[in-house]
Amino acid sequence: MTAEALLEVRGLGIAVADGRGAAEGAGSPPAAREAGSPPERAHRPLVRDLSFSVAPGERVGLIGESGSGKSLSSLAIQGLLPAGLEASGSVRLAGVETVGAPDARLRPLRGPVAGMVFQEPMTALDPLMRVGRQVGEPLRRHLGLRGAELARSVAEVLAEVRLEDPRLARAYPHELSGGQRQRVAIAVAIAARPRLLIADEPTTALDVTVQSEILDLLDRLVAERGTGLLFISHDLAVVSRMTDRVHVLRGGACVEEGPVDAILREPRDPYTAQLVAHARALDAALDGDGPRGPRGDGTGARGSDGAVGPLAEADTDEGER
Ligand SMILES: Nc1ncnc2c1ncn2[C@@H]1O[C@H](COP(=O)(O)OP(=O)(O)OP(=O)(O)O)[C@@H](O)[C@H]1O
Repeated sequence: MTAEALLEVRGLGIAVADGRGAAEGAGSPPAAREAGSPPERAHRPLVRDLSFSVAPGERVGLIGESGSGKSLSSLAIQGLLPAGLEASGSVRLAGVETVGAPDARLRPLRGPVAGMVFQEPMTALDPLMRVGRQVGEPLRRHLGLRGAELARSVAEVLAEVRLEDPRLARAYPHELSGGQRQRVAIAVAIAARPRLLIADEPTTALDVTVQSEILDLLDRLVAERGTGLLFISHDLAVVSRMTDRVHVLRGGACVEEGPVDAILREPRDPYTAQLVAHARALDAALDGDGPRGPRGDGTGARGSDGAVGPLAEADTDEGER
């Protein structure tokens, strides 16, 4: 796309590297792989010819059913594919080609250029490290902060994710609620002020009230900071609440893409039409009498005019435990 794209993905392919079993994945013991899938399955491409871009401050969604290649695509962008998988095509992150790049070239990008929030916060957090130290790590490594300045910045970042209680910085992840843990993971992801935030199903593991709070938080953070957002979900209503453009993935390929409003109004691909119909049915079931959802403001978090109301908006005053 344009020269100023923060993220430019062109013809991204992901496949199992030669000689490896697809179904077992990189973590399987060699014996399991040898006894595993037939060779034709081993060479099955997992993602094919995926192209999209994210401009600074833009919000782009990847949506698709389980196994459609969303997570692998988000990992490939940062050169984080599991061993045994190979990317092809081109991914330029802030102008740096990440496909085939050595880790030493990619490491400086993770934090200041791209921050990542995963579905399960424990994936990102170290269970043996206090919260404050984990949030401080990117500040120390990428921004060079130390001592009192570092402590102050940790408190500021925690406050940005609405974890103001100073005791939280001294807590270990297992002492927090699921929602608090996801807030910490978001704090770690945004600490080095990335220009792009990649959120992979960031609310799927949370109960519906906490989901809504986390979406509001992400929405506010990227709006305030002008951060680009790549938001990944199987849930069209959530993606439509958070993004401007969507790419619909199925079986590792993009079947449709466009502005979220247009896709909701007039899906062209039968699979997208199915997703939209499903989201509408759920929305109607959850929100029988209002046109847009229980918030009653018709906006979701962003004041968009999309046709499908957000599903996860059961706002309550209840805080997280
Ligand atoms: N390490 C691996 N080795 C081989 N195949 C893999 C590996 N990781 C994922 N796959 C396969 O690649 C495909 C895409 O997986 P991916 O995790 O990207 O899907 P997804 O759309 O993110 O699904 P979900 O919403 O369930 O997370 C799936 O068929 C999956 O089984």
